[in-house]
Amino acid sequence: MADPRDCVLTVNAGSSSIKFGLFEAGAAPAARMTGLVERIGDGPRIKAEDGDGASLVKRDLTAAEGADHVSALATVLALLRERFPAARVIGVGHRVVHGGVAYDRPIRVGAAEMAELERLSPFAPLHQPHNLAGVRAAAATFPDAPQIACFDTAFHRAHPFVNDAFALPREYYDKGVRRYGFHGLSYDYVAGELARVAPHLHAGRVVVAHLGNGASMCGLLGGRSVASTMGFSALDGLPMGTRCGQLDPGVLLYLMQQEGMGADEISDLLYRRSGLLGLSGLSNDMRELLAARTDAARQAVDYFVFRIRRELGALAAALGGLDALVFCGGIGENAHEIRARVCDGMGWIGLELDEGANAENARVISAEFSRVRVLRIPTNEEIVIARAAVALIGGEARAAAE
Ligand SMILES: Nc1ncnc2c1ncn2[C@@H]1O[C@H](COP(=O)(O)OP(=O)(O)O)[C@@H](O)[C@H]1O
Ligand SMILES: CC(=O)OP(=O)(O)O
Ligand SMILES: [Mg+2]
Repeated sequence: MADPRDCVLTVNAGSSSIKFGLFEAGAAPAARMTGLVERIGDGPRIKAEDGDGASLVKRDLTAAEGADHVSALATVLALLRERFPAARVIGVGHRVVHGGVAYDRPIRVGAAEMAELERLSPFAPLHQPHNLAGVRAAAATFPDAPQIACFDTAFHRAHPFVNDAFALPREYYDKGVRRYGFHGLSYDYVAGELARVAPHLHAGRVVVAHLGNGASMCGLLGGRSVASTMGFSALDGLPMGTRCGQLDPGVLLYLMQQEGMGADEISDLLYRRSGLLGLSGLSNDMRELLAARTDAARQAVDYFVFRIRRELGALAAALGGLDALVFCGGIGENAHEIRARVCDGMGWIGLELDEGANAENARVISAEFSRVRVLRIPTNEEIVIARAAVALIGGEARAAAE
């Protein structure tokens, strides 16, 4: 029987933010707190809610409290001690975007694993170093707790060769130049929810659209990833807040040869200045774009919707048909106008939206007579991390007792 004071902390560290969660480490981990430290190093702020969604804290931090990832985590620890004085952090679970070829499940991170994950940083330069900074900061803050890495890539590792390879000489595949796919923790959660609420759909052909600031789509057969719009990097596929999405590699050659751009400049262009922001010249925030009246903002949204529709057709073809479409992520969960536009005129694939249910953000938003079911399932990467951490710690404890 687990001690009710035992908790796991989840950490999802980005370049300037840390999303965190505190979960009871029981058989079905329950959230006691979820929150976010944002603008680390530049006007830091913290907000957190309890398990019922009631606000626990929402305030600006001092420069010292949010100077870097270590001080931000120390601030989280102070909040935790203040609000949950009896809680004992028995493990820290991390979202780590890249697990490479080898890691197809969560692992406990020791020195050897850390070195291996650092070796993968060049594959995900705008995510992996921050994720690992989170692991280091948590190890310094909670020296007695195991650090557990949960990978965005792991969910896709079993996908078939044709979705794993690029048509480059074989040596690059062997070096790890592959289509990894990301957002796996989110897809794992959605697949689990589908199995719970609609097992017949989980068993079938499903496309999940994770539409957040980062965005991708995944084709699932029987709950397993078969194909994803993201590939080698978190740049491919759909256009995102500031990332370009699918791009003809000839454009890269042009930028280098004709515009004289170097790798850092191109990286900045593709990761930070493109996507919705680049096309609109206004914002990476979908809310602002939907409210804006400029032609460029409209075109940015048109492009986003067009690419989702195109990928929906492509993924349905890869799956041999479609039984369900699921929307998640900040845009997928909240922007009914985007969902309506994605589904508009999709009768040819057997998909008809219920406009009223869609406008109300219902769970099932397809019309009764629609052959393809359309669902809105709010994602929860944190609970996937918490469950994995609890399972791994429990497994280690059982193995030690034997
Ligand atoms: N009510 C809403 N209507 C339209 N877009 C929304 C709404 N709420 C959030 N969004 C959009 O969701 C995106 C952020 O998604 P989110 O999944 O929170 O991002 P992250 O990848 O940073 O976790 C932003 O583009 C934001 O504008
Ligand atoms: C992998 C990825 O794109 O993550 P995020 O959506 O958090 O940027
Ligand atoms: Mg995200």
